[in-house]
Amino acid sequence: MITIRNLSKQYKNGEWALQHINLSIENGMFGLLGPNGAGKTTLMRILATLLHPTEGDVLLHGVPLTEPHRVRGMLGYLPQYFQVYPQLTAFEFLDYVGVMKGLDDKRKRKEEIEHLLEKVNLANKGKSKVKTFSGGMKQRLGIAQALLGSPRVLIVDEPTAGLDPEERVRFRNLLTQFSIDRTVLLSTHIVADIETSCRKLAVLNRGEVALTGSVHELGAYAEGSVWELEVSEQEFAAFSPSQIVSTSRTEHGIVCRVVSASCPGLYAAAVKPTLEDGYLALLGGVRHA
Ligand SMILES: Nc1ncnc2c1ncn2[C@@H]1O[C@H](COP(=O)(O)OP(=O)(O)OP(=O)(O)O)[C@@H](O)[C@H]1O
Repeated sequence: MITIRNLSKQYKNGEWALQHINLSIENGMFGLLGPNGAGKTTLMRILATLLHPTEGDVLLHGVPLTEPHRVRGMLGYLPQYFQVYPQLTAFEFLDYVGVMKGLDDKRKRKEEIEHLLEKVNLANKGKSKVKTFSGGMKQRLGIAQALLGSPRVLIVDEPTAGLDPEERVRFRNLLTQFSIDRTVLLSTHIVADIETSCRKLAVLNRGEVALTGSVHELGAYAEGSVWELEVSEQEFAAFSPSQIVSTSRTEHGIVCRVVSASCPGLYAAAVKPTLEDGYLALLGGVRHA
């Protein structure tokens, strides 16, 4: 359980990256969704005790950030730009992280590393140098290092950016498995990452919580505001790009899916919103009257 109360962060250049964030994050997987620059990494770094908040406080299972050693003892963190020493093998790297985490019993550490390598589908890669790994394999190694020591809270910052679709699905499934008995906070700007794996989410925009609730509630935000219609190329050019969710070409023109508070054309048909529609409507300030 993570409790965030009235959290704000101002950087030295005067920029407020977070303003008055209040969130209660329970066990299971929680999605933190937001566009670039929304403040996700700033929030994650604060929770990981790498950055001090300007105002407000946070409790991880009742422990405040002002006790960083206790917080770190229950926390696993996969940063956005995860770096690994390329010359180390996967096992050597995890062994090094394990020592850093204070896992002093060599035999138990070896057992845990072997178990984790198996969990993240790298069991046959323990002796391979990390420099030979693909992006997806590195991310899976990253989640293994975060899970060393069995932390109760796992914080994962944009882990699927740059992965191909197959690896992305695989990585999501892994996180879902790991969220069964712990709190997993997943930050992403990819709506599909949240859709299948998280029951609860928050949308962060310009440093503020724009919405918190269930995946269903985010989709429902666009109820009555999503339309499909076929238009000519000239009519298409009149739409604001931020309104258009998707397009497909036909013999006569372009079929568009549009998020708009009012009906965008005579032949537009209202359609059921997806999670992505809800997200775009929320960020675009669109709401059906
Ligand atoms: N060290 C810093 N000094 C000043 N401003 C910063 C610093 N780090 C981030 N910011 C600003 O704070 C805001 C939030 O940035 P942050 O990286 O937390 O967002 P984000 O949601 O993680 O975005 P992205 O997905 O692009 O990583 C942005 O406007 C960014 O420019």
